[in-house]
Amino acid sequence: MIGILGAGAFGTALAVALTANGPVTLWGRRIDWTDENPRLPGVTLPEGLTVTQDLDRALQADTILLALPAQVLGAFLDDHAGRLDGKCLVSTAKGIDLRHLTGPSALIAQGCPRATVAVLTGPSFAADIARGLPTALTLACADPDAAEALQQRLSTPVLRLYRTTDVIGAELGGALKNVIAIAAGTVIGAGLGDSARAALITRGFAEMTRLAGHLGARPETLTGLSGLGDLTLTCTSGQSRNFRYGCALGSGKDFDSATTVEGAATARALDRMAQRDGLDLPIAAMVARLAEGGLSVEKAMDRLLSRPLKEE
Ligand SMILES: NC(=O)C1=CN([C@@H]2O[C@H](COP(=O)(O)OP(=O)(O)OC[C@H]3O[C@@H](n4cnc5c(N)ncnc54)[C@H](O)[C@@H]3O)[C@@H](O)[C@H]2O)C=CC1
Ligand SMILES: O=C(CO)COP(=O)(O)O
Repeated sequence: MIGILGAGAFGTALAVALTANGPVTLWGRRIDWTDENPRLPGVTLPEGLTVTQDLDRALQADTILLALPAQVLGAFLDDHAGRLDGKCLVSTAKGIDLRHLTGPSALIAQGCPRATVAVLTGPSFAADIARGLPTALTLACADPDAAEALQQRLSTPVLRLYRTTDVIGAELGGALKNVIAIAAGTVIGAGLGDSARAALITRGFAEMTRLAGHLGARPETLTGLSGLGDLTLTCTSGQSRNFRYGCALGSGKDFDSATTVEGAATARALDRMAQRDGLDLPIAAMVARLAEGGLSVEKAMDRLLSRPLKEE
């Protein structure tokens, strides 16, 4: 059995897809729906999928997917790490924890030192996975044997997993692309055009690669599904919440604050990390200021455009 913790859009979508391989138990802290999760409208839950508020029931599984937002994961582990330790724990969170300035894998390893830690990430909208559309993801685990076993266990004919042992690189790609997607959305929302967005994505990718290299990631991981693949998807699709949030910032429109937008907190975490380590991350700094409301879009763009001309 597979247990999935977090009955939001992504946890539910993975539960629907993985039921094709065997029984799945999906845990949510508040399940106030029956046939259809409002975060994933139009998706019928298959037989073989158990949805529960009983955490013990989901923890009967030896493989647990943690489908919680990055800023929620730390507090969840504070409360439940003891019950998770020793299991195979796969995080799907795409963000950097603001409290510890680390990605989900380090948070889990710290709370659950005997667990096998893995990361599932890459270009994939929950709605696409739930509808059974073809999707390719990265499964990262430092233990190559565990990576291979998980790859087999979590792949389906339409959900193809590629494996890597570069956990840091894979999780950084997923976290950082959300920040760049907010910036790309801001550019589009402000009416600056597709050429400006392409420039932003390219310079954003350079920023991602610089930071990931500094933190020990392999360069080829950043050009894979979890990096460039997810960056491309998120910066170009109106399905992305990060991109839509950026569009709202750029156009001055309201945005529903209950929507999960991982890139906003992650930009602040990156800004702190840049100050700590003396790094130059201008796009993350700009997104952090924009999200805090401390900078107008005009000023943000002026700042980016007035940076010194240099070699690419
Ligand atoms: N939605 C998508 O298309 C994709 C999402 N992801 C990632 O998956 C992670 C989860 O995202 P979504 O499921 O989309 O978010 P969501 O906003 O749909 O769901 C988040 C869930 O977390 C639950 N939650 C919040 N605080 C909690 C707490 N303290 N304890 C227990 N549960 C709590 C909420 O009740 C909600 O069910 C994020 O890091 C996201 O970046 C990754 C790939 C695709
Ligand atoms: O990570 C995602 C696609 O790979 C989902 O992106 P959003 O969180 O921006 O909706």
